Parts: sequence; structure tokens; C-alpha cells
Amino acid sequence: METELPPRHPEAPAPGTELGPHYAKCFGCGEQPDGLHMRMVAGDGLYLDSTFKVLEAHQGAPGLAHGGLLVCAFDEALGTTAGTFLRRPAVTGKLDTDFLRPVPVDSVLHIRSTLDGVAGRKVYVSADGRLDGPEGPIAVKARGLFVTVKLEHFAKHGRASDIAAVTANPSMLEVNP
Ligand SMILES: CCCCC/C=C\C/C=C\C/C=C\C/C=C\CCCC(=O)SCCNC(=O)CCNC(=O)[C@H](O)C(C)(C)COP(=O)(O)OP(=O)(O)OC[C@H]1O[C@@H](n2cnc3c(N)ncnc32)[C@H](O)[C@@H]1OP(=O)(O)O
Repeated sequence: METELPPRHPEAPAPGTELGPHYAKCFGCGEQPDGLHMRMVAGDGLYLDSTFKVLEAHQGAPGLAHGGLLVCAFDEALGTTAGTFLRRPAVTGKLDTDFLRPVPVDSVLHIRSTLDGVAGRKVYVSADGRLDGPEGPIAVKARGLFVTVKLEHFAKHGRASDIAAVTANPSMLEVNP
């Protein structure tokens, strides 16, 4: 597959900028009570550094993060990486995950997610999640294919009441490209 490495979009947040939620009600980055509350900082290339603290509500086995919620954290990091550096929304088409170490409750997963290439609407992204700090051992790895979509995608498929809410209050969304 021929891919291109796109330039960092001129309106992408400056390196070191902490990103706001892309959508106020997002489970990954928004205000949901049991959500992941991920914090993301733009890197100086086509990458983001995110943190996800594993809380009580995120368990799958006693004291350990649920694997599906870890996938959710990577979905969030990878989708935001695509959206941030291309400045257009992208939805998950495919997401592969390797679970290399258990992730305990109370631990913080440090995720670096990178935009690896673009081919038409397809955006290839990958990420490593580390324990015990940004240089710690890798616990989870993921690779994703995201597909860029127009905003109409959400208007067409989303629940009408939520579309009406963001239409009435556009500040619930990060950007209207
Ligand atoms: C909220 C908007 C805010 C705007 C903000 C903008 C920037 C700000 C920054 C950040 C925010 C941005 C994003 C949000 C971040 C994270 C949230 C997490 C992401 C999610 O949680 S998102 C929910 C789960 N996700 C879905 O809900 C998708 C359901 N699905 C569909 O809606 C369709 O399925 C779609 C649209 C994917 C494609 O449909 P379509 O008809 O438009 O296009 P088509 O099928 O032609 O695919 C085009 C090319 O992608 C290839 N392709 C497609 N799927 C593939 C697969 N699975 N494997 C291999 N290749 C695949 C085709 O093979 C073709 O390739 P080719 O061009 O080479 O032929």
C-alpha cells in the first residue's frame, strides 16, 4: 500500500499544547463520569502523548484494566492523532491491539500515538502504551486504519437529540472543519 506522510497541518496545535476534548460527551476525552478522561499533548512531529489513569470503574478482572477499555483508550488516541494533524474528522475502520502486560487499576498508561501515513481517505496510525512513565515498559501496542469523513457523517448517523445539542452549542465540538 502506497502511503504519503502528510505535512503537519498549519492549524494543528503547537507542540506542547494540551488538547481539549474533541467532543464534550466523548467517553475517551469528555466529561462522562466513568469515562477515561484522557489528557493529550501535541508532539513536535505527527504524534500525540496521552495519559489514561485506570480507575475503579475500568476493571475487567480484580484490580486489572478491562482489555476493551484499553482498546478504547487507543481508539481515542489514534483517532485524535488523525484528526489533530489532518484537521478533519476520521472514524475507526480497523484497530489491532497487542496486550503485552497486565495494566493494574491506579496505574497510568502513557500512550504515544503517531500518524504513519495517508492514502486517499485512509489514515494509518499506531501507538505504544507504557507503564511507570513515558519511558517504561510497553504494556499495549495498537495499529489502526481510520477513514476521514465529512461532518455530515455524524449528522446523518448520530442520534438526533445529540446532533441538535451540538448544533445549538457548537463549543461542544473541538472544531468545525
Ligand atoms: C466529531 C467531529 C469533530 C471534528 C474534529 C476535527 C479535528 C479535531 C481533532 C480530533 C477529533 C477527531 C476524531 C475523533 C477521535 C477519536 C474518537 C474515536 C473514533 C471512533 O470511535 S469512530 C466510531 C467507530 N467507527 C465507526 O463508527 C465507523 C463505521 N464505519 C463507517 O462509517 C464506514 O464503513 C466508513 C466511513 C469507515 C467507510 O465507509 P465509506 O463508504 O465512507 O468509504 P469506503 O467504504 O469506500 O472506505 C474508504 C476506504 O477505506 C477502506 N476501508 C474502510 N473500512 C475499512 C476496514 N475496516 N479495513 C480496511 N479498509 C477499510 C476502504 O477499503 C476504502 O479504501 P479504498 O479507497 O482504497 O478503496
